[in-house]
Amino acid sequence: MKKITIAVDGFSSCGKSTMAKDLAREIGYIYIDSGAMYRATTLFALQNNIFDSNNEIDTSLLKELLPSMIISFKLNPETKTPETYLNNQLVEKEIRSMEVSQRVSPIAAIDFVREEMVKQQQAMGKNKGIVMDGRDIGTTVFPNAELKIFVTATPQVRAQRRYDEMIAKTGKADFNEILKNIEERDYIDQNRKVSPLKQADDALVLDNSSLTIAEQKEWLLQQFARVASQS
Ligand SMILES: Nc1ncnc2c1ncn2[C@@H]1O[C@H](COP(=O)(O)OP(=O)(O)OP(=O)(O)O)[C@@H](O)[C@H]1O
Ligand SMILES: Nc1ccn([C@@H]2O[C@H](COP(=O)(O)O)[C@@H](O)[C@H]2O)c(=O)n1
Repeated sequence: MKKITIAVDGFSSCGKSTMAKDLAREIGYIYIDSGAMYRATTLFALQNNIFDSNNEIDTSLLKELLPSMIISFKLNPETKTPETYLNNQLVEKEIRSMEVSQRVSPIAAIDFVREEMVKQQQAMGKNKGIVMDGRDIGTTVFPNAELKIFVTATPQVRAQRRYDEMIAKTGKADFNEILKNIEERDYIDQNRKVSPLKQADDALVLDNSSLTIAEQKEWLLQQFARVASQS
């Protein structure tokens, strides 16, 4: 069967990477979490004092330093999932912190940052056989993807899922802080000038507010089987 390109876009914390990762593992495709690249860029900006005390971004300094930033993914042999490296350091945990989550969307709104990320993402997908999740994959990165999914769920459901995850991982989380962060990121992502988050005209919409992880996985596998058999 010919390999295809699969774009999974949607709102923050709605389960995009869970679905995309599960599908890629099942069908033997590469999985790329494009959000991890914007998160790693934000961590790089924090490490290089690019935010001032008011969280204003020194864009000239970021532009100057960007060529020294290398983001890569390596497969964890135990979990069989890709992990994010920033300049050869494993940063998977650091990029998921609240400190990064609260600063990532303004970084992702910068034109030269997006230009560089999109270039790298397109290179990763040039041979197809890839599932990539993010905000602009079906609209900008792979506008010709054979299968495009746009995932959504209510903000309360999304915040509850993230809250449950953080409680399970660290034993502490603040539901209201998580909900506020999700709503703020959605707003910035939908209203930025460059490649705003929006549904591609040819995307299939999935509201997974009341679906289980197993149900959404099954739905996505069915969509893949249908599209791949026609390609
Ligand atoms: N259908 C579902 N029902 C319950 N929990 C879910 C479902 N789908 C995903 N989750 C859980 O919700 C949380 C967020 O999922 P995930 O990280 O996949 O979202 P995302 O859209 O990729 O988020 P982000 O935008 O931050 O990258 C995770 O804890 C995941 O296990
Ligand atoms: N294609 C993308 C992916 C992500 N972003 C921005 O990064 C933030 C973090 O992404 P997560 O998927 O880990 O939530 C997200 O809020 C966006 O601001 C993007 O712009 N484009």
